[in-house]
Amino acid sequence: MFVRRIAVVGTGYVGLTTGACLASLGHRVECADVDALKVNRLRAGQVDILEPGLAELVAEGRAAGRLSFVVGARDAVADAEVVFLCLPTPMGAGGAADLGAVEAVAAEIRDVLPRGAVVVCKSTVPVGTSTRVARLLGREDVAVVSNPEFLREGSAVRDFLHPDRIVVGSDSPRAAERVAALFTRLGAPTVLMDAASAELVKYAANCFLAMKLSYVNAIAELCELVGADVAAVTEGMGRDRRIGRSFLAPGPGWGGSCLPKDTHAMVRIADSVGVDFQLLRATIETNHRQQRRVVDKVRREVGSLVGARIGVLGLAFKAGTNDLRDSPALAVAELLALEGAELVAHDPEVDRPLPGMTVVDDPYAAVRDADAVVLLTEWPAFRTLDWVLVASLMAGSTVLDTRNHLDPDALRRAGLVLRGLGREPGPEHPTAGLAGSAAEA
Ligand SMILES: NC(=O)C1=CN([C@@H]2O[C@H](COP(=O)(O)OP(=O)(O)OC[C@H]3O[C@@H](n4cnc5c(N)ncnc54)[C@H](O)[C@@H]3O)[C@@H](O)[C@H]2O)C=CC1
Ligand SMILES: O=C(O)[C@H]1O[C@H](OP(=O)(O)OP(=O)(O)OC[C@H]2O[C@@H](n3ccc(=O)[nH]c3=O)[C@H](O)[C@@H]2O)[C@H](O)[C@@H](O)[C@@H]1O
Repeated sequence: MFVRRIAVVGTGYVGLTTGACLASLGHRVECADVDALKVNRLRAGQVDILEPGLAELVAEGRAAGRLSFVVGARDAVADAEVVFLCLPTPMGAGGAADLGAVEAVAAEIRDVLPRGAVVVCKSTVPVGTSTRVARLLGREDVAVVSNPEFLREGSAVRDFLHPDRIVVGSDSPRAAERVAALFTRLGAPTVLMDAASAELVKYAANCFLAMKLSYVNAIAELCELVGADVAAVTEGMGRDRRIGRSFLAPGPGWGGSCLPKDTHAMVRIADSVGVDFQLLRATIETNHRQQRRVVDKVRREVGSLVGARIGVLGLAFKAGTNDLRDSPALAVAELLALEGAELVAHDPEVDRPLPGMTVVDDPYAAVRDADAVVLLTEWPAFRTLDWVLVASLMAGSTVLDTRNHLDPDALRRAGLVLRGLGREPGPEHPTAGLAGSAAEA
């Protein structure tokens, strides 16, 4: 394997993981960030994001002299053969991806890139961005390659080192092969394609995942109405290999730093070529509806939300991360607070104050005097709470488990009423009649 000199610009979830993993594959990697505080912490070996194995890989890379950190992109790229752009592309005006950081860095590095360097866009960017970056660089000798990233937060290192596939797209096949060669040691299936296709793969994949989740959340609603159990339905569906078993767990809506912004950006990409992507717009609307459905369920349990005390278990957008960006838990909490509920929340990985709620560092403090408890993030620790103690602390007796995560027997034994998603009819949905008429038909 060729050892390459690599620069990684942006040391967030994707950049730091990319840098540390490429160093672990033997490359020499310099990571740059505009945030001097972050760089100084990384230089001191401090990794602030919750990613299993990442701090260890960073330490190994630094100790081996293969991984270093610098403030600003120019210094990092001056000596690089390959430059990875791992910059934020947040939701901008009207839902389109904001390419400000990508464009700023392209302008910043164009004069200092070594001859023949390859610039790799790992950020999630709309179709045409590689071409746009190439134009901004204005360097005939520098090729631009799209290499979208598919890692998940909470399992970033494992996903990076054991990917289902690596996608490399460029209109310069030689540059694409140079980038693909960096990952040879991973032994992963590698798909080479043109730049536009690679850019679209990323959005197509994330939007498909979002669609799958909205679909299953809609199925969960149907289950409640017809008296079916969503766990049985998804088990039966998921065993069909064409459907697959993953991404079939209903929840309080999907969120996180990417699915929401990427679905909106894809609607805008379609708009820009005159296509109304109705399926995707419905996917997004179904997600908002799911959040409202959770609020409706809580309201139904307590009568009125005005002045109701609600214990909130979980704030992160999923278990295994301390990332709160676009968390459905926060969206639901905000809707509850808007209706006048008094929220006391606990998340094992969140200890900072948040607007509209009191954040406490103990789950039992969150449920104390609660008229109802709502579980929004599927942290394993919530499964093993002392439910007898919870029941004795609560003012009411209902726990709404929006992840179908808790052990029904444990709650029943404690005298609590457990509500879930897609597994028992609500009082306003009498199903006996429906089952009867179906049987008679
Ligand atoms: N978070 C995730 O799980 C995944 C994210 N992506 C995509 O990767 C890209 C990066 O995402 P994250 O790593 O989550 O973002 P992040 O917000 O965690 O990190 C971005 C980093 O870039 C730095 N930065 C911003 N402007 C800069 C500049 N001008 N020069 C140098 N550094 C600068 C920021 O200080 C920050 O440290 C986005 O396009 C995202 O959609 C793709 C796959 C997974
Ligand atoms: O582009 C990105 O940033 C990444 O976005 C997602 O990864 P991530 O945001 O880490 O989160 P997921 O694990 O996909 O979960 C997204 C949301 O869906 C929810 N979800 C997931 C799975 C499921 O069965 N049910 C469910 O409600 C989660 O709770 C969470 O709110 C994709 O899974 C990654 O492949 C992609 O690289």
